[in-house]
Amino acid sequence: MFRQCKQIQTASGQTFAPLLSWNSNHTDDLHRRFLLRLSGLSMARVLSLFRPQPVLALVSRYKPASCQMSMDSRARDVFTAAVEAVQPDAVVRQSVERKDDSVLISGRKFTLKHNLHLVGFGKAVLGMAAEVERMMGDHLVDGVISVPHGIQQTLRQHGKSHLLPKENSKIQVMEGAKHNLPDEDALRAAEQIKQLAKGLTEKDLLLVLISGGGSALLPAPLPPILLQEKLDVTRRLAAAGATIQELNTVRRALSVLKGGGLAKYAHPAQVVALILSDVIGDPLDLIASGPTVTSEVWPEEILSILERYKLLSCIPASVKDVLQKQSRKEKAEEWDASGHVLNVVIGSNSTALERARLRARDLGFHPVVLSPGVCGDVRAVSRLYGLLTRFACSPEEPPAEVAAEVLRLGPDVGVQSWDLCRTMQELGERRAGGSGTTCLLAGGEPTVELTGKGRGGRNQELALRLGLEWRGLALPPNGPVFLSGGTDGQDGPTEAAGAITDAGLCAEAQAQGLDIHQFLTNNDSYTFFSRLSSGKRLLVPGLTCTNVMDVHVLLFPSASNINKG
Ligand SMILES: Nc1ncnc2c1ncn2[C@@H]1O[C@H](COP(=O)(O)OP(=O)(O)OP(=O)(O)O)[C@@H](O)[C@H]1O
Ligand SMILES: O=C(O)[C@H](O)CO
Repeated sequence: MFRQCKQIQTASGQTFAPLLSWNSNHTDDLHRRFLLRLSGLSMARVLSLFRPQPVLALVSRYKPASCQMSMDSRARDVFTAAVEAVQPDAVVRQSVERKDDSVLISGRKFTLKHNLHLVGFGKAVLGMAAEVERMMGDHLVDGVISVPHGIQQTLRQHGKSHLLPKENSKIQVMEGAKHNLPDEDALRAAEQIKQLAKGLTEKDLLLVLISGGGSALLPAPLPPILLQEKLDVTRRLAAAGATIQELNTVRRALSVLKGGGLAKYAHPAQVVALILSDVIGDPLDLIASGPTVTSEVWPEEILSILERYKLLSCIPASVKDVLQKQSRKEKAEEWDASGHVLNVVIGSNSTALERARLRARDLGFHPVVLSPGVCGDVRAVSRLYGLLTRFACSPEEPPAEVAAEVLRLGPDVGVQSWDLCRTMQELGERRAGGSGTTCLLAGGEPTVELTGKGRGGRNQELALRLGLEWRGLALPPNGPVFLSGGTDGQDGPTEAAGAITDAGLCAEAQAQGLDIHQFLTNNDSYTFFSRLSSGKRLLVPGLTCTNVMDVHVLLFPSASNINKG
């Protein structure tokens, strides 16, 4: 706990300057592990404070300076830790181990003999690729990656050049898919990737780097479908509200490289895919539409998805043609991928939540992780968080109907009853026991029903809606606080990643003449938070170069404060 503290505070409120060092190897003696410079105290006093006391007594007597940070800053700090855990270079380092002339990945050893090739597609693969090249040295023969338009310049501008491949890199970086939509540039990159895979032999090892946004960056429509036709189908589906599962099921069926196509081209080479997941539940066949995961196409399933969104009548003849051929089982013969392909998820929303949990604990909170799979409409999610707040912050135990409503909401927000019961119980016990501050963590990707033309994103809208939920509750003045942020640093088409809210939001908005309901009706949450108190509640970390969906941080004040009213 002490390691991250910039200051410590005595029980009487005195604050001391930073800890100078921590050497975790010296576990035998507390006095040797903490070298303190305590302003205003003599060394004799320092020693008298530390020598006679067991560790636990010290920890309870000296509150970390984090307790002095505002709830708002601590929520931001927890979010930053979550994002750091899934930085592209970090996730590669944690999952790939280079040992002399071999590489260990997920317990399997692959021999390196200047036989390593690399391809990648997605918003985070630039940093992943740069790290792979650093680790593998000349064993890397060549590489092609397909990354978002403008990303290299943006990284330079944001001082993140360490995520760029070195000069004279063997990796060819191809930018495309402007506005996250497949285009001719991405098509060319997909063709290069296909050619690289096609030229491999059984002696080769192909590393495939995959992250969110990969579907748009690897378009290769099955002939005779044209890129524009495929784009139209996926665009219409997305606009009609299709889920990522439905969208990518359709994309897989219409693509040469998706649904295991890439792995098939690379056969007989050994394929190892390193995947940074941006889909709830980390389904390998759906992340970036699963180019290394063989999946069967059921034309009936595709047609039923198109029918569900009333798109059957407007699909192009080429798409019908491809689906018909597949139903006549004319697609290329099946092949056995087992043994040739290893798919490894190297980072996900759970990775981010785990780091957030540790950081929250270091900041003095008792962390409770609800789920990494929160989804559904932001209205339902804000209602859920509003109800859970009652378990943590009401002076009295909430009535049974509150728990019943939480459980009813479960299926709408993708959270299991078990997780909801566990969370309600833990929050309730801490409140009843007068325990310290609590940090409830969750992740996932809720959705927003767009009815207006304003600027906003699901995270900002969620924060705004929870602010409204809290308005009617009798909450203690020093909390709770809620942060919702997209780990990619961008919430919808806005400069912010998300926003922070507390129980004072509505009063503050009213005092500044901002009508929350009007902003919500117009899906204008970004404009709202930008205008409110000069944007102080916005979360603007800038480009993060990663993406594992969203992180929600809900901080509850100490239960002893609540009980005292
Ligand atoms: N004005 C708005 N208010 C609220 N939500 C919006 C608004 N405009 C767009 N959105 C939502 O933002 C989402 C798209 O945002 P974003 O670009 O952050 O997507 P994403 O799912 O994180 O994409 P990716 O995973 O590819 O990075 C859509 O779900 C859309 O409904
Ligand atoms: O690229 C995609 O398909 C989405 O980001 C989900 O992985």
